[in-house]
Amino acid sequence: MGEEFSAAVGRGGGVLRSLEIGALPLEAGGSLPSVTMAFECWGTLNEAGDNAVLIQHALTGSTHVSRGDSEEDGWWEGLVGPGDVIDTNKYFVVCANMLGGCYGTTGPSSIASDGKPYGSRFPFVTIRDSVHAEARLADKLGIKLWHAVVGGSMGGARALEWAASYPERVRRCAVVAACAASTAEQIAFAQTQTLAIRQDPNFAGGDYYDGAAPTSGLGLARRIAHINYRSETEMESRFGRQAQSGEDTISHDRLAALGASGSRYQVESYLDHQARKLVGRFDANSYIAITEALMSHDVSRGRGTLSQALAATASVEFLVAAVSSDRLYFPAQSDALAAALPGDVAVHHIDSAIGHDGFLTEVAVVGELLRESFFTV
Ligand SMILES: CC(=O)SCCNC(=O)CCNC(=O)[C@H](O)C(C)(C)COP(=O)(O)OP(=O)(O)OC[C@H]1O[C@@H](n2cnc3c(N)ncnc32)[C@H](O)[C@@H]1OP(=O)(O)O
Ligand SMILES: N[C@@H](CCO)C(=O)O
Repeated sequence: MGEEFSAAVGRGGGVLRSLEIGALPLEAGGSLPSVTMAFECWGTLNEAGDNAVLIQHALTGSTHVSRGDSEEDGWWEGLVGPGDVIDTNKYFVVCANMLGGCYGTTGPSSIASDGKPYGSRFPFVTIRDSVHAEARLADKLGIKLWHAVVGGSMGGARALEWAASYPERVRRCAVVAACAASTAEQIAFAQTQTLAIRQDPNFAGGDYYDGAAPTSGLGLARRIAHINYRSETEMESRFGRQAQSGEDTISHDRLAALGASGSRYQVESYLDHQARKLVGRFDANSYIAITEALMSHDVSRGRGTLSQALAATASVEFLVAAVSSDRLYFPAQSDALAAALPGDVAVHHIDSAIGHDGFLTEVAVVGELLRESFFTV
């Protein structure tokens, strides 16, 4: 454990902490002069500094994987804790907020050296930049070798990038519902979201912190994203053509025939709810920064072919898993990743009708896969 941080060990975790990692050179050029990394941790680091597990959050996720000593459930509640799959009696678990985020790590809403938020001045950052920042955080914490780096969706991209950038520091790597490089379709869906925000009149080129935030753009971005996070089958069986209860005075079919409006379909109400929730907890500039980082995800960039890029990970044990109904990160993309990895890597299927979000909703299945592969007693 790095001296600077020894006071924080041995607690139940679930509490936001931060460390300064100094200036960070960026892949696209330039640098961030001073970076704060926000994180949560659970359990205690051993003397050798090799019992640590890094959990990487998805696009709008936070550091709060597990409740720990806090009151609030985490997004993978039940996976991390004393006696759980990732047993905090044994492992020191860390989850860091992505570079560019809005949950404590330096991002566009952070205050720059002139005392004002970065806003439009926040530079373009990549998945690889975030991983380098996380490596600095690991140095500060005294972590020499991760027992495992685990992530889903954008967290899976960050986990894979860790294995490729620092293979000597990653013993095991789980890449769930993610692929080797963002595809044309993923980039296309992402562009519609960033444009929705940029075209909000309140966006003000990104310098909106003194005025109204671009909430309608962010809400629209979330609606577009959320459709991709769920499957057609799930939406149809859950909502069908039902009108939102209490809002319909006349059947929707008749309203449609009349070209009338005034009440919402259930699925509209559902998307409105998801949009409102995100708007209440996320910064629009961070949404753009992280989305664009994910658009840039390509583990082979500057490293030759995909197989050549992944050859460096020969010493890393991989777990690759896909959600059966995922229409954003298709299972075939996990197959392609596994095929390019050194050795014989099988793809595990998380059987779920939900779609991409299955990696968040099927916690028990994800936990079982992790237990079998990386956390057998
Ligand atoms: C690590 C990370 O990736 S992010 C951290 C956690 N992720 C998030 O918070 C992202 C946003 N949420 C999600 O992605 C998903 O909701 C998940 C994956 C977390 C959970 O999925 P599910 O359990 O299937 O929840 P679901 O999509 O059904 O949403 C339920 C919500 O919709 C609401 N809802 C359902 N039907 C309707 C409707 N017709 N009208 C309005 N609201 C509705 C529910 O009341 C519930 O609201 P609440 O979340 O405020 O309690
Ligand atoms: N629901 C997840 C999906 C992205 O993988 C999120 O908001 O981050």
